[in-house]
Amino acid sequence: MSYRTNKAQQDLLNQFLSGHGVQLSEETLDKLYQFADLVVDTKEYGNLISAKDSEKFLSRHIADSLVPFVFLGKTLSTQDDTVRWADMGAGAGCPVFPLAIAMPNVQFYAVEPRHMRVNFMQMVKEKLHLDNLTVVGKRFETSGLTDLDFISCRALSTFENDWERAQAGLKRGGVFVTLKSFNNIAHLENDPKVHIQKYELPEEEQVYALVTRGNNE
Ligand SMILES: C[S@@+](CC[C@H](N)C(=O)[O-])C[C@H]1O[C@@H](n2cnc3c(N)ncnc32)[C@H](O)[C@@H]1O
Repeated sequence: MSYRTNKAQQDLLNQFLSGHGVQLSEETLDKLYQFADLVVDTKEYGNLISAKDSEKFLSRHIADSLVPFVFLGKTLSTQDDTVRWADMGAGAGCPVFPLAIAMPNVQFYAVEPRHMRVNFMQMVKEKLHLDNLTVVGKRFETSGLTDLDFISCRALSTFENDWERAQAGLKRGGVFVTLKSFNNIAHLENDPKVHIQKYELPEEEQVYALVTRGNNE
């Protein structure tokens, strides 16, 4: 069933957003539903998602992808089109496509070395007319991206490895943002350099964490 008509999944996503005080326009929601359909239904770029995850793509993957927007969006000047944000290991586009859809004034880079995934994301970018997103078909370390305001990643490596990889690309005062299962970052709870915001996703039992660390060097 298309996510454009899957009311149960739409309701779970919208309840999650409104529970955090966020309301998206119909146009933005429709683009998110179209993105979900493209990930779930497109077969010619290899296996982009498991069958189990494809049934709850809005309530799990789109909701999770929007967490940085939900928690940081208000502090971001979304009117300022000089803000640059790279996502390392973008895969099939989470979280960077939902973020680019929700924050059209921020310039996003989806960084991913695997060709099939790069081609898929390029196709989606064109189909959804996402002029604020550039697909970069490289490893982050060789992407040449520097002086970024934000660098994010989801399901890439450990916090420590992710931070090390990101730090070189951040400008001074830039922020590293990552989405983790809380269990995997519980050891960071007393680290003063790291900020942790716990959250839950609809119909999921785990506790998740948005982890941020500013670059002061
Ligand atoms: C498990 S997938 C996660 C994809 C997506 N972020 C998600 O949450 O669904 C990790 C991705 O990181 C990519 N990757 C691995 N090392 C990388 C690097 N050094 N720079 C950029 N991407 C990398 C892999 O090719 C893979 O597509």
